[in-house]
Amino acid sequence: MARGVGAESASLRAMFEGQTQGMRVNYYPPCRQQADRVLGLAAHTDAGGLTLLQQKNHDVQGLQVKKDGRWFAVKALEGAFIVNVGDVLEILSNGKFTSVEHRAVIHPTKKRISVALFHYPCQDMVDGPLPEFMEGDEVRYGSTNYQDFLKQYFTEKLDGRKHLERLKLEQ
Ligand SMILES: O=C(O)CCC(=O)C(=O)O
Ligand SMILES: [Fe+2]
Repeated sequence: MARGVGAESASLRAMFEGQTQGMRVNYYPPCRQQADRVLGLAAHTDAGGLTLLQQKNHDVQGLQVKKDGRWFAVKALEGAFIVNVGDVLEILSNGKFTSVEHRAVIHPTKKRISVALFHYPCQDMVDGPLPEFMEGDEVRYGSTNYQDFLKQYFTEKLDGRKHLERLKLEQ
């Protein structure tokens, strides 16, 4: 990914190599009466590096991503992974990669199960743009201690990209 945007990959790789992965299994029961009035998972971004997402019941639509202010349904292919960029990757890359805002909706009659695998960076990192991604560009994000960033992420209500936008510097 780094090479794809013309950056050296070593520093980015060093942030994630040999680090922890976390798995979350989401179970969304059907909602017979009010499926269009509830959410399975509120709009959010994932905190870490890449997320690999696999959906078990691939015939049930659930995941949506936000683009240009509109929600788009993501079609899950059987056996395929959906790969999402998380907050840490957006910040380290100085915004070259975008942490995707997403949510999950509920089906009126069918249950849905998804499995998300999160790649976390080293725990003592400073979450700020890497020099490799800033050449010829201004610094777009402030740097925070990753532990402080996580604490804030997990204590606040899920609210789209709000916590990430707050870290952006005035341009
Ligand atoms: O169920 C889904 O498709 C989305 C799951 C998700 O976004 C998450 O676990 O962070
Ligand atoms: Fe997510």
